[in-house]
Amino acid sequence: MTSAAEHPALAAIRGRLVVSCQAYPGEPMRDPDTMCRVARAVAAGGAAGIRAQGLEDLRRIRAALDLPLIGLWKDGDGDVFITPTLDHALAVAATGVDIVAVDGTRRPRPDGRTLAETVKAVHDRTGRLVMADVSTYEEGIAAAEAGADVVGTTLSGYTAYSRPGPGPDLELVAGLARDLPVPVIAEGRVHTAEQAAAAVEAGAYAVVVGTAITHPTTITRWFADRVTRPGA
Ligand SMILES: CC(=O)N[C@H](C=O)[C@@H](O)[C@H](O)[C@H](O)COP(=O)(O)O
Repeated sequence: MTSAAEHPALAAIRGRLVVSCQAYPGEPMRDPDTMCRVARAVAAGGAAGIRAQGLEDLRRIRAALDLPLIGLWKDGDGDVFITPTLDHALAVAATGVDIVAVDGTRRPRPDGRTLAETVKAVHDRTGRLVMADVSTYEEGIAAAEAGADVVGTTLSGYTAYSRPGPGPDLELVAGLARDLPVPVIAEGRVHTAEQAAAAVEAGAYAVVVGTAITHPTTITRWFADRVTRPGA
């Protein structure tokens, strides 16, 4: 593990739960004050860190909570939408987050920069850590080589070439945790406490859970689909 593992924001989430607090465009909870309240609510339940999206959400959450904050900015309708450019990353860093999450795949970025150039510029200009959201083992290896401080399995199942599955990609978590010199965060489709525990068992440095804790529309649909009788 590199020295980044000793960074206080990383040390504070080691072996613990980070909760992603996000609402999507057009949804009733897409509102910075609401997301800030959700973040405070999950903090009260024991979240060791928060992951959130959007500059105003990040500013509000930063002001309200002293927990490690992973920030991103989803923008654009291209393939690369998680903090897609360096300018996005710098804006996220300026909100006061501890860790800037960026697309960590090898797909072309809208500003033409490589991941390595992006990571270096964030480090040099802001001193923040960078989390690379990847979808495959090869991308995880490349992201660590590009200088990412943390690698997340966030995009597994969300690129055209990665394996979609109903649950978390624990095989990817285990492979990257075994081979990377940087912390690996299990993120994506962790829907139960058992799966979260299994991710830690697989070697995850920390586990990020979003939908299953903070997205009531999806959670409701899970229940409604099981309860509603055919033809009802
Ligand atoms: C693919 C993508 O855009 N993932 C996003 C990344 O920030 C979020 O929409 C997810 O909610 C987050 O990764 C947590 O995952 P889950 O909600 O499955 O626990």
